[in-house]
Amino acid sequence: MKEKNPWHTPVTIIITVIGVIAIVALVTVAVLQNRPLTQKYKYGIVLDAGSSHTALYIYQWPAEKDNNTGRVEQTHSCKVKGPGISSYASEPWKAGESLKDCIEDAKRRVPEKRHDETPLYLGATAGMRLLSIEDSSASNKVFQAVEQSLQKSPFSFQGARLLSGQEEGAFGWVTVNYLDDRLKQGLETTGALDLGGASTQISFVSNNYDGSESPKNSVTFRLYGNDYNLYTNSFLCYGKDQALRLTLAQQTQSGPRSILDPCFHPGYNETVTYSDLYDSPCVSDRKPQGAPVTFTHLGQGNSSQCQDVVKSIFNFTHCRYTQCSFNGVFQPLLQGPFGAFSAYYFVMNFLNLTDTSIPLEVVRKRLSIYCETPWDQIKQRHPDVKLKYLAEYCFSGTYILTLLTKGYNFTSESYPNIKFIKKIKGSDAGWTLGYMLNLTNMIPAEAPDSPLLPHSGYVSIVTVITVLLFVLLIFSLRPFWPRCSKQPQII
Ligand SMILES: O=P(O)(O)OP(=O)(O)OP(=O)(O)OC[C@H]1O[C@@H](n2cnc3c(O)ncnc32)[C@H](O)[C@@H]1O
Ligand SMILES: [Ca+2]
Repeated sequence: MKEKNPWHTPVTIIITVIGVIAIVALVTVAVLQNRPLTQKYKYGIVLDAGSSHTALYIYQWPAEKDNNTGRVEQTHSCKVKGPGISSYASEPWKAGESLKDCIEDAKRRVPEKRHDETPLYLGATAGMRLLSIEDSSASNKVFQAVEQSLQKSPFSFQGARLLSGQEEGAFGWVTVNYLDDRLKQGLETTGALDLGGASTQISFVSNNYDGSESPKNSVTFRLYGNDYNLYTNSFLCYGKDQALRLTLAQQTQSGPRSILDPCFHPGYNETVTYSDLYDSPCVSDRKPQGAPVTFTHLGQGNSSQCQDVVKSIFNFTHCRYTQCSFNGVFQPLLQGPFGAFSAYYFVMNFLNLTDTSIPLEVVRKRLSIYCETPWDQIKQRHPDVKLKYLAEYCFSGTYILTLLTKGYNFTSESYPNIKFIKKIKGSDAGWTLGYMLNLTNMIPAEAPDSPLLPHSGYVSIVTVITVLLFVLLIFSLRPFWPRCSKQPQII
């Protein structure tokens, strides 16, 4: 006799089918509902109008989450052809024109449908600071010209402005620590050292600095629920181009027809016009009277004398605070690791000296061997390097070591705390990212509430529960399971 299979009752079949459909639906909904949306990005553009050149940076971040740290990244940069905007003081419209190629480039890089919602900022630094000191009407005209040009772009132009030295230093610090993911995690922060063409910035958090001594050097932030009391200072005229002017001014005070410069290679020989050298507010008040039109700039290649000349542009005589760096500027005790970027990196990278585990004495020795190398040999060795840069690496390297050790008081022990860097996780180190994060309110003061579970955790838990429910369902139908009855034996 054929035994009836209990699974084949209409009730069990219906329950099983409904159960399976429900489980499939549950898993599908859980997966689909929580699937990350296909990445859509928002964009922001910042133009860094530096003293030596202008650069455009494009940043992007996932459209659905604006304020999660570490999510904003640089996708592209464009170097504007020609000099910095402050060099167009006598023909301001050219400053506006000069930006057009990079704006065209940005139009191709940012998806067209995002153009009108993409903020575009221009921040100018020390070159324009100097021009505004020298000729404020010319600096206003340059700003007007760049504004007119940028207003014509399809992006949402938010204005062109002069950053204060304090902002420049503080935003550089924000960039470095944001990219290193140190802010959200409340980790010890990294100091920022920026060496530009016309100014240089130092910014760091020090336990023995609460901002009360020299308040003008203090910037306070509340970021992701943590309070930071940042020390920052910008030295106008101590970027590497203006510092070179300071040393040349030092050597030409008597109005000579030639100078033998220890910071340039033996055999180096260039004619310099006095009026060009002294055409900067950093040195203009020291122009020697009755000097000839030009002088011959000859190289000597003497490292220890070069150190002395460079040292002489720093003033260590007065300090009305508990401690100073130089020129009577307060500086608390150095603390923590430091990231040194811009010209710090360009120069030390060229000189193969970015490895700060090399003892400072060895670094000095290598630099002095380099400085003593004849100019002809240097040119032969580096046929592809821009001559202006090539001629100046000996001076620049000496200036960097002097600024760090004599100026900021780094020692042989603390020198290894410095890292010479260009980029962090693909984004350039510099003030621009910090500036944009601040203006778009992308770093919240308080720590954002994070979801209890990440997406993958959520999907895994739903899947596990579903499988358990399924097993439970199967077991609850146990009374209907086929019995293991013995087959009737056929004898
Ligand atoms: O911050 P400010 O002072 O406004 O100046 P900047 O923004 O124009 O200054 P940069 O950091 O772009 O450059 C600093 C200096 O380094 C120079 N520089 C740029 N690239 C270089 C390279 O590859 N080698 C040597 N020097 C370089 C440049 O001409 C400047 O004198
Ligand atoms: Ca700069």
